[in-house]
Amino acid sequence: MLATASPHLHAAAHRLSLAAPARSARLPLRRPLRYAPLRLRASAAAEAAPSAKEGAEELGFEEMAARTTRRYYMLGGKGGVGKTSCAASLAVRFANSGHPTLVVSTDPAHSLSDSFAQDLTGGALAPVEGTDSPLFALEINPEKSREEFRTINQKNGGTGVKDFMDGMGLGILADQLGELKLGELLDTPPPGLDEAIAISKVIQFLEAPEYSMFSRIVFDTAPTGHTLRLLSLPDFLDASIGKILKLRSKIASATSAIKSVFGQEVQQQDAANKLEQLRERMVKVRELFRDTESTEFIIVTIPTVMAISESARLHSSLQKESVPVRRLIVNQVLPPSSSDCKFCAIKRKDQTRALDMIKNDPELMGLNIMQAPLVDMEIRGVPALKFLGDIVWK
Ligand SMILES: Nc1ncnc2c1ncn2[C@@H]1O[C@H](COP(=O)(O)OP(=O)(O)OP(=O)(O)O)[C@@H](O)[C@H]1O
Repeated sequence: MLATASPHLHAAAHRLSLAAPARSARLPLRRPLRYAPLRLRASAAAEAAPSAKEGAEELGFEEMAARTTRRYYMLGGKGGVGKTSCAASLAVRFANSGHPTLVVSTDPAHSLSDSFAQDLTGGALAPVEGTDSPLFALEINPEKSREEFRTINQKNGGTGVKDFMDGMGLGILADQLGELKLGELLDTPPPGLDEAIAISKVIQFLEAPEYSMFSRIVFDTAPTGHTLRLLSLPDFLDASIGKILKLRSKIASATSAIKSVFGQEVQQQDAANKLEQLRERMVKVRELFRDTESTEFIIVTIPTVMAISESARLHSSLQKESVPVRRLIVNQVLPPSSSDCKFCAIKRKDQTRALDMIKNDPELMGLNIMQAPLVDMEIRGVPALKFLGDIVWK
């Protein structure tokens, strides 16, 4: 149906699907040719779907690529709106404009491998083939990342900090600890914790010398709910861990005799160190999210009332948390057509109404709005992501 609505894009999509990575695997020598037709397609689609707002130049891609110092871009929004496609296309765009780039998925349901049509799983840096400058991907394994938490928990007796304290005959203090809810946190991590630990893991990685080459880091984050919880989580953990560490030092002298009997001293110190380490990283996560110099959160949405309402709420929460947001991507906008079928005509009307809603929404109207067209194909592989990236990131 969309094929009739967008002959340019359909033709482009057809050629694009022919240029899928599977073919390049068979004919590696032909790989450079993949880029030539894509340039034509990108410009055809760019004509078909002009971007939204005046003044877009000052917040265009040039500004995003300008400085050589490291910058972080976090893409987030409602589930299924195209966060991964937009994040991956931005990463490809950066890598093709000379920035060694790292794209990280902190969404527990990873789709970077699907998006790049390459196996990037395994929780380690994986090179993405087909870009001019180096592009690496990292899918953080939430299970592995949570190991650290589990270890702390197990070292404290396997059933949580509170039980451990109970076991040490420190009932009153155990009650105080119960109030801190840290034991509960360790036993059943709340949603958003995986994301927090994943990002803190990335921060830990980024401090390592082998990561210093990356000048652009793009995060493909989990859907809105997780992101919002993530924002408040560092504060919560910082406070909770801070309190537990203070409490621990208070009881240290009182328990030294018991500890030496049960041989728990070393283990407890270990756990305390890990908690302290985690707390420090959480503080860094919080700082990173709020650093206007180096970080920007980009909201991705689609032109539907539900997605826009959620984007407005997300923007409001991000603002409350002082997270810098300047851009909104409206993905999957129907490209112009002179011959809409009935379905497309209704859909277009709906989308126009939704786009008007953005223009009049007090939360969203101040953002630089960028439109990405709905293409009649699945966006998979570097050539397809380059195609999308050249349209969106102008
Ligand atoms: N502009 C577009 N035109 C056509 N298809 C698109 C477009 N953007 C995204 N898609 C398709 O929509 C699907 C979902 O996209 P994507 O995985 O990027 O969304 P997501 O927001 O990351 O999803 P999740 O919340 O599940 O992580 C994919 O099949 C992708 O190819």
